[in-house]
Amino acid sequence: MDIQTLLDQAIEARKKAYAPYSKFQVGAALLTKDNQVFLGCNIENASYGLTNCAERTAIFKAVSEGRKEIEAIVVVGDTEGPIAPCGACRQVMAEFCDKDTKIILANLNGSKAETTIDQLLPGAFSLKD
Ligand SMILES: O=c1ccn([C@H]2C[C@H](O)[C@@H](CO)O2)c(=O)[nH]1
Ligand SMILES: [Zn+2]
Repeated sequence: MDIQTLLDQAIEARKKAYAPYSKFQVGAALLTKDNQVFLGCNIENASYGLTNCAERTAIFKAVSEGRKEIEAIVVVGDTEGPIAPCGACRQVMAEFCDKDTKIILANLNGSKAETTIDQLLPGAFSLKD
């Protein structure tokens, strides 16, 4: 599974976004270490703070199916440059991404940046150490 295939799937998943308030659609595609793909979109709520971002949707879907090991996750939105995940998503990624997990941030115009959780959230909160 290459990154472009995952990006294409994230772009498709983005179309399912439920974003009547912000009108800002985001898609995500997650590849587990055992080669399963889970897709996500943002899901908003009239009580705005209850919104779930696309990347968290994909992560929660994977974890709830017993797949906690993430090989790669792609996030895409209609941003100027590569999309920047919010702080809540960075903290959730920190829970399930290891230092080698590929995090690919993209937009609809071909901008792409590959990063890691250590770069996105240095000094992430953890109970483990
Ligand atoms: O990385 C991001 C950034 C934002 N959003 C969503 C949350 C909200 O529905 C909308 C506007 O912030 O975009 C995501 O899903 N992922
Ligand atoms: Zn978020």
